[in-house]
Amino acid sequence: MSAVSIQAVTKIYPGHGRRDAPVLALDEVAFDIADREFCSIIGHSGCGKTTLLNMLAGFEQPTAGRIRVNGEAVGRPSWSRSMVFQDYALFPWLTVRENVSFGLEMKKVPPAERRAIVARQIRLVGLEGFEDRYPHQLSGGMKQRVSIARALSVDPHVLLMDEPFAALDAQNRALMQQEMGRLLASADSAARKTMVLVTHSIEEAILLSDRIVVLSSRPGRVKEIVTVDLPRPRDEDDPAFIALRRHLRALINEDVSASATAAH
Ligand SMILES: Nc1ncnc2c1ncn2[C@@H]1O[C@H](COP(=O)(O)OP(=O)(O)OP(=O)(O)O)[C@@H](O)[C@H]1O
Repeated sequence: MSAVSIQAVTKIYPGHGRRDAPVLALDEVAFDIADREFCSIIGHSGCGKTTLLNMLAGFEQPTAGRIRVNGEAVGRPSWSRSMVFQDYALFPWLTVRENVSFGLEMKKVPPAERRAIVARQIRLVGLEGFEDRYPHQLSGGMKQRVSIARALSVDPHVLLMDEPFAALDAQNRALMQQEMGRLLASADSAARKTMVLVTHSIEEAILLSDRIVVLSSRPGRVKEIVTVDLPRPRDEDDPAFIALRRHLRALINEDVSASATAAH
């Protein structure tokens, strides 16, 4: 059974009047994501990447079609589908430890088990020694690590990430991508989750993914699904990496030129 099954999903945002027509954001999108697979969704701006992720989380409902996670229809947001946001969404009044522990407290995990899970997640994201700091005392990269540790601590079936590194400066972004790549290459099963990443960065998608779903622009349809069969950690100078980047860039550029032609 696939961890995530997206079956003929269409999303129409209703309009609110003559000047605000309904938007067909996604049109019969269908693909599966295997257990523990890292799947990225890329495509031109406005192709419906965030809409799809929000439906996986249960923040939005499809207009037609079905989404199943671990065999169950996605209803309301749930612990089993954790989301990492671009702006971290940490509680500013809680320390690193308390932020990571928050979901476990809500789930009523006993204190001893909670402490062990929090310590493991903090170690996993390299934040040992920073447990008692507050978010405002951390860099952007560190905040995003807390956010990832918090999302993983509740042991979700699937980790959803919407442009998680986009707010970071180039250096921190590269560092986080490398660390995420290392996490994925590691044997620590606690880190191996089914992961879905929405990103604008083709390089980030190649660095991290097992498969990359390319959506066409407006309405979003599956244009191609590319398997990334490269050893980890990945090297951007590897000729196979470069060839894949060229292929993905061409797929996305095709769409940009098609929409530019349509607009004229
Ligand atoms: N709540 C909403 N109401 C109406 N239209 C919406 C809503 N949310 C998104 N849309 C429209 O749906 C389409 C897809 O938007 P979405 O944000 O999912 O795209 P995206 O690929 O994530 O874009 P970007 O890469 O720019 O973040 C766009 O045309 C957008 O304007």
